[in-house]
Amino acid sequence: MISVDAYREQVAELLGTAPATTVPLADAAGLILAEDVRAGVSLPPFDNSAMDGYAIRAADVAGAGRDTPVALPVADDIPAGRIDVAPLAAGTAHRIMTGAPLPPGADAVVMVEDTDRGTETVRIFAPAAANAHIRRLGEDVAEGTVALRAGTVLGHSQLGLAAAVGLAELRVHRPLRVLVASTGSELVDAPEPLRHGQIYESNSVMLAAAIRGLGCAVEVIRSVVDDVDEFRAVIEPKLADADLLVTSGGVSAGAYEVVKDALTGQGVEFAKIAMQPGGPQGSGRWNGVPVVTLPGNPVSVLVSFEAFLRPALLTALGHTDVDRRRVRARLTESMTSPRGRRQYRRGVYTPVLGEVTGIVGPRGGPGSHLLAAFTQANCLIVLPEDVDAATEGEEVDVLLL
Ligand SMILES: Nc1nc2c(c(=O)[nH]1)N[C@H]1C(S)=C(S)[C@@H](COP(=O)(O)OP(=O)(O)OC[C@H]3O[C@@H](n4cnc5c(N)ncnc54)[C@H](O)[C@@H]3O)O[C@H]1N2
Ligand code: MOO
Repeated sequence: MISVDAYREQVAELLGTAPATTVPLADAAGLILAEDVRAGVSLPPFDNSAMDGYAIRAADVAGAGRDTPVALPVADDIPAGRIDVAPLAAGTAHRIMTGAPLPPGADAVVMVEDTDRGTETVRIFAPAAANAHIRRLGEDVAEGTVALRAGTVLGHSQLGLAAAVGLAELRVHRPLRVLVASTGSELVDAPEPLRHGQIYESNSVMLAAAIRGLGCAVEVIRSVVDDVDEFRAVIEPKLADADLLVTSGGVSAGAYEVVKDALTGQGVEFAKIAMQPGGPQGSGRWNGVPVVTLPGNPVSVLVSFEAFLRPALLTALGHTDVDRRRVRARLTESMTSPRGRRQYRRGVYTPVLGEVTGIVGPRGGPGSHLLAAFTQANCLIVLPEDVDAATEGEEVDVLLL
């Protein structure tokens, strides 16, 4: 048996890191920056007003008050966007709007609320501290410095900053194209009616949603029957356009293990991983394309996704933080675990106010067919390989989903 940690490493190495590509900002949301971004301009790019008001010299309004207004001639009017700003002469004011360039010679802005709003002459009712309501060149970002680091997840604020420093495109890790295929002759796609012995296909729906959720493009092939020739005929032609093939089902010890039968000797190795659920696994390359074959039980699929696929895909997409948040929590009921395997049980974690730990209890049993319980869980309880029981009140590791 291969350890969970060794297999996780193996799958991550198989996927590697996606190459860089250039995309317009509009297509970059959720992708990962492949290179540092240096600011081509400072932010703000020039000294400007933070308020609608009047650009003045602070010394000219030093004695201003409600009952002792200072009157200044309004020598110019500066809306935002004006590019030909004349200097401010001593003893004058320029009417100025928020975001408009500060005239040379001005060292403060008086808010319009502290004036009589005059357009020929303005009466100012309050003094101004030097630098009042002025946003200085470069106080947010200095030209030539790194505005965004490689590895940054491009959310809306990061894309806003890229736009603000004048970029139209970014170098990102190329989103991966993942081919998801589910196998099993018992599988039926809704709304076909079920006959006894058949079940509705659900793994490809889960995998597609989970993988898309990481920022990959997914193509799904649903319900491939348990026939090696059919499996090859349906999937092989699609490999050329995929960075990864993920299958479910057909990998354990029975007589009709279509994935195992089709891919053994083709570059894919099948092994048992020391975990429960998700024990039977396969991975390797088929026609040079990375392949990860998951067992068919739905909860095994979800746990395998958490244990191997999610971290490997996130790494491949360029993320540096690929782990779920791990916390310690006290068990609300006793649990058993198969010795020699790491058990991942679905659980409900509740933080306890004022404590670094919280409490956690299992939701549903260990069976890998119990999908409904997974939907009610918010965490996985991890019982390590050297443990066969954990008692109520004991602290355990919890992965928050
Ligand atoms: N003799 C042994 N039998 C089994 C072993 C073993 O070690 N020795 N391992 C068990 C474990 S653990 C698992 S997990 C499963 C894995 O089997 P397969 O990967 O071959 O999966 P299937 O047999 O095709 O399916 C298992 C189960 O899941 C259902 N299934 C499959 N695909 C889907 C789908 N797309 N949507 C919904 N449900 C699906 C399928 O009907 C089966 O009930 O093997 C154990 N057996
Ligand atoms: O290892 Mo299997 O994935 O328990 O049902």
